[in-house]
Amino acid sequence: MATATHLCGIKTPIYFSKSNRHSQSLCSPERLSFHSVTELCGAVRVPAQSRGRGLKVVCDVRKNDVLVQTESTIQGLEGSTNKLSCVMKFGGSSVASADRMKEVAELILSFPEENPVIVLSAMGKTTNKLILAGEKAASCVSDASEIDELDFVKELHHRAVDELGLDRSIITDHLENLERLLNGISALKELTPRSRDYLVSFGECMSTRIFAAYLNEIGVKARQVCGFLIACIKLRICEHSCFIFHSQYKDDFNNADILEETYSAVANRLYGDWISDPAIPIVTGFLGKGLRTCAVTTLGRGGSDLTATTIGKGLGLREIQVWKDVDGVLTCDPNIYTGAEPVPYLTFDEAAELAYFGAQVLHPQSMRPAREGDIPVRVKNSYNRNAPGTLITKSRDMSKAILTSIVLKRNVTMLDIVSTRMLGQFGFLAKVFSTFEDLGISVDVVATSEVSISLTLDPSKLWSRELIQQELDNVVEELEKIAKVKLLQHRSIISLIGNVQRSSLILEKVFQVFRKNGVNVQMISQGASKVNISLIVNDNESEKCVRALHEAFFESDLADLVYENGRLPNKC
Ligand SMILES: Nc1ncnc2c1ncn2[C@@H]1O[C@H](COP(=O)(O)OP(=O)(O)O)[C@@H](O)[C@H]1O
Ligand SMILES: N[C@@H](CC(=O)OP(=O)(O)O)C(=O)O
Repeated sequence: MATATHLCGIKTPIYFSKSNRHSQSLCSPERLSFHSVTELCGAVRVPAQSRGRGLKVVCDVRKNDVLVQTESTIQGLEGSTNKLSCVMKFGGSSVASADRMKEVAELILSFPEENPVIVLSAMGKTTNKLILAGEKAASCVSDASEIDELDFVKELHHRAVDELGLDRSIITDHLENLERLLNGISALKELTPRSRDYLVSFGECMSTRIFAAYLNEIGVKARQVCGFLIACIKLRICEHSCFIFHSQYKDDFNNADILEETYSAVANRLYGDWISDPAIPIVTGFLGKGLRTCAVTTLGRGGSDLTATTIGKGLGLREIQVWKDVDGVLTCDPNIYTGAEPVPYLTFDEAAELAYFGAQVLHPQSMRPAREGDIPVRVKNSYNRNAPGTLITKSRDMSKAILTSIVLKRNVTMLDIVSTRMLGQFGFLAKVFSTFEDLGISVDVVATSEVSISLTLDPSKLWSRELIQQELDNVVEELEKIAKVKLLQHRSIISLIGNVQRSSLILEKVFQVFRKNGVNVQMISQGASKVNISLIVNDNESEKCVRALHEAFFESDLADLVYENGRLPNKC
């Protein structure tokens, strides 16, 4: 019998139906019999209701994995007018309480023409509390019942369930398993990245269950969907309602990436469920399944944005909406300057740069699927739904654009590396960068001269991993074999997101502002990105700089030039 392994190398889906009995070639789309496919792929599991219908098989060449779609699913994907239309992601602040959940339900229902996929984060600050609970369990308590954060999480979820008029039993198993897990961590006195991911997954599992139950309670048919498989089995959630967000090849816990095959898995599951039994899917954000370990992984803090854009691309939806607690992407972090204003339009490149360089409002990787699928992303405020928000698209008219937003990334480490000329310049740069590659540390901003290089190190590979002193010592020790190295800590990157074509105007203003405030720029990088100029200053000067820059660019005579005016149409 041939197994799925023999299907490796197939680039296109194979089609097969009950009537066509045998496969001829496996190199192009083929019509095969159901019998042939079960013969070909011993492991393939075909949903009972699909037997006798046309099926589409997608082979995952790396994993010996086979996905099956019914032909009606495919027709649903391609033709139905009643198909899933957009994805709406609601962050923790949008679903922080029962009242918030009621408002979100009302908001969703205010778009009766949409058939949305809903992605939810954990309620409020649940993820932070779970991480703290895990750290306490691993360090200082002998029993989970002593952990205040566990009480907080229980109380928050019980209160929400009670106030929504639901039965507490919908989360009883989860809370019991959570306590058991914390006791396990406490017994081992160890919180590994893997167990940390499993621990935080309880947040999204519970918020989605509660919200789906509430929608059903008010007569809106909804289905909770887990973004991972293994934890669903552990949590005894019906396997039928699960699909897989595969994480990176390496199973990077706390920091997973989306594998290509995720998109078809998402489409397969969500459309399959929708066609066989239409109900609003309520999907756990943030969670994935490790490819090698099959364990629960997370997509990095704020990863529900990435879940939403992945679903958007997987299903080829019309629009991706991310609902937050601010009126869109703002001209700077409102926690630094309360006068920050919404930015009406952004390109994917601008949004990606802004997110990567520290704007908490979007997950750093979240623009990738949207850009690849060319699906507009709208950032909206669930507390102020009439605000137009920010529309992020592939391109926009940049002719009048100067500066769009100012972003701050604090606590950055900078290295000044001067060659001791033991290596020629080619060898020198190569050696410097291979050192970082070997140590798994990514570099953010770079400036070079003939014999020296200044660069900043990303404090976390994405967001989660702090660069610890020992890692920094290793970097310096390695580089000192070929160079003199100066390690400068407590620096900040101020990123000016906008139209780099107008750099002379931008930089003229920036240096005026800095001179007036007595701030010296320690490093500058411009040109590599067409939408970002990065400046390095001391941490303790950085917030003052952002405020002064904001005033100069967005609140002075220049503001008329900077604002590309033209507001968004007030439509969701
Ligand atoms: N440039 C920015 N624009 C908008 N919000 C920002 C910006 N920089 C930082 N923020 C912060 O990001 C928060 C929204 O992101 P996040 O907390 O991840 O939302 P959610 O949890 O709702 O998905 C805002 O409350 C705001 O404090
Ligand atoms: N709950 C996760 C994932 C997430 O996306 O959250 P939010 O949408 O609230 O930023 C976190 O706190 O990181």
